[in-house]
Amino acid sequence: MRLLLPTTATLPLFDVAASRRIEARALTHSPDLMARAGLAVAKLALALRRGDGPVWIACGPGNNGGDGQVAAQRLTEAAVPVHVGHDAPHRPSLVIDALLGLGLNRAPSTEMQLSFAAMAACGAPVLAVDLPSGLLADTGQAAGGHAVRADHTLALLTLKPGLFTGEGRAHCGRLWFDDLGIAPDEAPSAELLGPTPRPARRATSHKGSHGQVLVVGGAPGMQGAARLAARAALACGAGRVYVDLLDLPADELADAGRPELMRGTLGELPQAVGVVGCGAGAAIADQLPALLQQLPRLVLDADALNAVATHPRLQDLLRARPAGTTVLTPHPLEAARLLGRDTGAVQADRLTAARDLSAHLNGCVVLKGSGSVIASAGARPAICASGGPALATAGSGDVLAGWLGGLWAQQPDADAHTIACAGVDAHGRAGEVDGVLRAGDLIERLAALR
Ligand SMILES: NC(=O)C1=CN([C@@H]2O[C@H](COP(=O)(O)OP(=O)(O)OC[C@H]3O[C@@H](n4cnc5c(N)ncnc54)[C@H](O)[C@@H]3O)[C@@H](O)[C@H]2O)[C@@H](O)CC1
Repeated sequence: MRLLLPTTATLPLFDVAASRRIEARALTHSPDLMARAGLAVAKLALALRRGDGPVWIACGPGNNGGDGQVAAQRLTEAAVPVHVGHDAPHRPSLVIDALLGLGLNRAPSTEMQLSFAAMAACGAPVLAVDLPSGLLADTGQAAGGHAVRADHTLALLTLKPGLFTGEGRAHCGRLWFDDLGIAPDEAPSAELLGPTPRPARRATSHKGSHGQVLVVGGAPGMQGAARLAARAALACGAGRVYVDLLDLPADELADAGRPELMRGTLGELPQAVGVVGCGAGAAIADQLPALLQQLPRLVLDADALNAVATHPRLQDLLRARPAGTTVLTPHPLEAARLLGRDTGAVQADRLTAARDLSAHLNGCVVLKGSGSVIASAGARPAICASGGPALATAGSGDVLAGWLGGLWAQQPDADAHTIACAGVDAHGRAGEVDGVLRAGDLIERLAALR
């Protein structure tokens, strides 16, 4: 058993169907899985318990409840008082939520919701077995809007996507994992991103070795967005970073606070990585046809995505680009516009939405939000577990787009999916601070990552 986050390596994720298959095969040679699971729960409970009160174990009708029953036996053997039932005992030292796990198939009943409320109100830390009850393992959504908010979750046998995306992070608390001694024997459904080292810099390299980025955006009043993207690309290590602001007098500096940044245009920089759309407004629609047809690698963000959503011709041009050459970084509302769905439908199943959008537009899609999803045709989808609410701040998306451009400039042979996975995870890690992070400070934190 181990604490899972932050991850030190990329880890396999298995959806409900895959977890069931793995479990069924494992049971043929290891019939004592529930005994192992219950023991792991009891061990963690001993470590998490606060005070001498009883451990309240709420057990449901299935094997999740079975895990809870085994944990109750083990704790009793260890002379720990336990209370098994759906109502809270007096002053519990810990709650073990073993009501519903992988078998959740409908919204929790009113009776179950009362147990959820009692867990929240009793004052003891809550340890969820496998999944917080009510959380859908494949999507990270609370069934019917009701799920336990745990302080700790011990995932068993496999890691499920819903622990990490959608509402998962908000419901799981600190995540622990015990594989019960079983090595998964099939390909993962998705993967959880681990850290990727920054591109190496040869001792003999010069700025021409590290590529060019062209940031196109920054309509009047929104030039800060394009400048943040450009600063991020520069901090990432791109050799030369140019900005083409949509409405800036010819003699004005690209960015008075960053003299390293230069003005440039598509005509002058046909091999640059394009970072397009940050603060661009509707005017970017006129520039996009040439950018889509000419730049070999493109990161499309914000208003570029909105333009694509409203102009079918831009969608056709996007689809015509070679595979692996475009990253799209929509937040859920932008993804919803691109898919012609509402935001709720996107959030209800973020993995599927990202995959659908990737297939629809022939690009690598980074669906932003808690547990960003990265999806590309022919690649296993990835979920980013790094990051947190400090990133919910103006400009953090511009910084991500610029950072992706900076990474790609330095790794011209990498495909869009590889760049997106590396950049999204780094962005998340840099954003793991208490409170709020200003986008400018986020760039400094990214630059300091190894
Ligand atoms: N079978 C095994 O060997 C192992 C099972 N494990 C545990 O078993 C769990 C999966 O067990 P199950 O497949 O029995 O599934 P669950 O224990 O999650 O529950 C399934 C039962 O709950 C009912 N149910 C579903 N949604 C409900 C709702 N909203 N309100 C009320 N009842 C609802 C179902 O009708 C079914 O009776 C895992 O999450 C894990 O905790 C682990 O111990 C690993 C090993």
